[in-house]
Amino acid sequence: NAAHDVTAFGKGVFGDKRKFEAQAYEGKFRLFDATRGDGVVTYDNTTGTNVDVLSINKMFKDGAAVDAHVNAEKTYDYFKETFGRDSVDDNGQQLISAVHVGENWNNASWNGRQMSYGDGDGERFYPLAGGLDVGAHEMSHGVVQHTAGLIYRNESGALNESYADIFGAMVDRDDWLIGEDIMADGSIALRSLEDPSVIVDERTESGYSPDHWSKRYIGNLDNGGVHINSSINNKAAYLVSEGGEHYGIAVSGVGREATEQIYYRALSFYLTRNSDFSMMRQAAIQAATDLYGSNSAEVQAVTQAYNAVGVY
Ligand SMILES: Cc1cccc(C(=O)O)c1OC(=O)C1CC1
Ligand SMILES: [Zn+2]
Repeated sequence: NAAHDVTAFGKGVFGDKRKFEAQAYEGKFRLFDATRGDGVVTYDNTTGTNVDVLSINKMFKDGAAVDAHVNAEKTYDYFKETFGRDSVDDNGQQLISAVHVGENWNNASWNGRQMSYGDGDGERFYPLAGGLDVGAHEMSHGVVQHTAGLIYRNESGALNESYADIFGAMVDRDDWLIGEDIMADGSIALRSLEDPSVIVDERTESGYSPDHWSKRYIGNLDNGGVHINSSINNKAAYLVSEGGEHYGIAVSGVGREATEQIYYRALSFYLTRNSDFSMMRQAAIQAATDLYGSNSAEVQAVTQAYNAVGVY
């Protein structure tokens, strides 16, 4: 008997009820959502199967798998509804997620083909699939790969990371924090777009996340600081959306809707593999000009935001 689509249920990592699309298949249920693109599929890396052997009557028991699946569905929907983009490649590419990767792995990743989530060690992270912004961050690496293809090193790599954080914050839309749901060590988040300097990234000797180009990390850690200097562009994007005063420069924000359109257009039309922060500034100004006109509040916000973080 062929598989058929069902709406299924389950509890996430933190016990919250989730609803999602799955399939009934040979008397069992599998995490395959055939309603989005060429499919959204989530599997348990320890068993290699997307069949939740414990699932009975469409109830799934694996919290990390449930959350990873829902994260992918929500992020697919975000790119489709906000930009008309059909998955990471704009051609319906299947969204594959693996959970329970590694042993208490304190990581999540996009490896060019799929998302992978560790369970965390319970000291630094809880299971990373539990964060919607985590899944959105990982899938956004796939979108970056299929658009500008920003090389994952130094400034282009920091932009790659920043785009993953910006879209992560736009999908998980109730704040400007990244990873706030999965921190086990008491910190408020892994990164903050609103005020990067409140989060210390232990990967750096600098001991803080820079919020101005003059404070950028220069060194070999973290592929030349891709998770560190991303905060400079993150702060700029936050200022474009929410506004504020930063190092004495005032920015009038234009809101999340205009901001996401400006950054998506800059990424998909203007940025390329080696783009640096200065080219990011120019690409965002050009995208805002295309969308809203050269004398628009949006162009003004972008210009002032990059002035405020010292990128010219
Ligand atoms: C936790 C982690 C470690 C190393 C790389 C990444 C990475 O995906 O760049 C990573 O995941 C994140 O940053 C997501 C947003 C929380
Ligand atoms: Zn990343």
